[in-house]
Amino acid sequence: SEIWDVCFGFAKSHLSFLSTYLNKLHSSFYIYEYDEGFVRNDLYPCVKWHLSSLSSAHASAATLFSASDTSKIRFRLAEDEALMEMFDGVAVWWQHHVKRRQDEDDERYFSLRMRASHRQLLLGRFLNYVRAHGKELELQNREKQLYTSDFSRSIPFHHPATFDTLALDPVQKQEIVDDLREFMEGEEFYKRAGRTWKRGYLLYGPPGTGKSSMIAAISNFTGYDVYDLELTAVSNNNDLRQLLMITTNKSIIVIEDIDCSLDLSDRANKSVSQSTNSKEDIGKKELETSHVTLSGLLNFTDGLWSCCGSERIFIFTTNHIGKLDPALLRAGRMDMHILLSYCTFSAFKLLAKNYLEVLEHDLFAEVEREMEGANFTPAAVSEILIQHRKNATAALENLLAALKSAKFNTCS
Ligand SMILES: Nc1ncnc2c1ncn2[C@@H]1O[C@H](COP(=O)(O)OP(=O)(O)OP(=O)(O)O)[C@@H](O)[C@H]1O
Repeated sequence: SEIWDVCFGFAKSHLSFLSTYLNKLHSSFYIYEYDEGFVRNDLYPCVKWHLSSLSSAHASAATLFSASDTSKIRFRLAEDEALMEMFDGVAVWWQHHVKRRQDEDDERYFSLRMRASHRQLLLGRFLNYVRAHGKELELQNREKQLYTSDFSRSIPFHHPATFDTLALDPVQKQEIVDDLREFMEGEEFYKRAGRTWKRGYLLYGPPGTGKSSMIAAISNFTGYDVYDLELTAVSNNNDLRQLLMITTNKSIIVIEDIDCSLDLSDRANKSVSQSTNSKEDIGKKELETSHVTLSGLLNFTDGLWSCCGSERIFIFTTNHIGKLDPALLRAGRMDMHILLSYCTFSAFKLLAKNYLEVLEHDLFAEVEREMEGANFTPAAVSEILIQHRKNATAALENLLAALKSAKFNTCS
């Protein structure tokens, strides 16, 4: 048995020497989903998409899934599964790792292994290729997501509103579309000007004028995910910063009804009336448990931390612009203030086209006259049109009656 032990020890030391030697011949790289455990790594989704295109052909184990809204079946490299890829005649090996952790989300990463002698030749060029390829696939395939409150969960976002369905003044609509396009194509500009690649929109106007629909239209236009931030559920400025860090690039961060969500003046606001249940009062009541301050919010959008990602759009909405602190309205804070107001005749024509498939009608001239000064929201107009969508004349007659009665009530 002594001889056996000697032989075994000898083989073991040689095997370990061999494995160290082989390891030295190879270089390994790791691409974690989160860097340092909390900053999202942009390369990770690129690799995931890139590998999904290879998994279908080369992986011996892949997971398959199909989202409810699409007929496409997609592939993912299965856990612990490896595959080899050839790039410029040189082999590289990928592997997908998942580490289970107690009471925490799983840790996911990819390893990339190649011969050490190919490292210089491959690394920059290959990873640039993987990134570009992954991004392209992601844009073609990914669904926009809607993240709610603490951003830890998301659902596919399929809101049907687009700039074609939004009833807005055509000039105003064009301005917004041009601004978004310029922003999306502005990477070079923002770099040259030394500015963070982000844009802020303040949507204001009465309820039912299309603020939420506009957010959906912006998401559909840009293809960005939407993070719907419920400020009253965030306990302090520090948590707000943490949330900012988990948002992805190419995202829209929305705070609706900002005037109801926090004490915008940074002054203690404890005198909350208990007698009514209006949206504002509910917001103020919840505020008592939140320690997010106006300066915390401004830091979130403008401060040093706001540059930890890029290509992000901040959207705040309010029904009462007059209640906002001037610090929020100052030039450079929200880049564009967009007023969404009562229905105009041109906005009505778009609704008539979309709801009734009518471009012209004998009653249009009267609708135009009655709409003037009636303070009717697009939501109220669309409600009537949808009720009578099978009969355009009935829809317009009902609309006219409602407009006249609204005017009468305003005058009396
Ligand atoms: N400008 C608009 N163009 C087309 N549809 C509109 C427009 N405004 C409102 N609507 C219709 O009215 C409904 C309600 O509108 P929306 O929720 O976007 O308004 P809002 O301004 O966000 O209201 P609130 O301030 O109460 O949240 C929408 O689902 C949409 O069908």
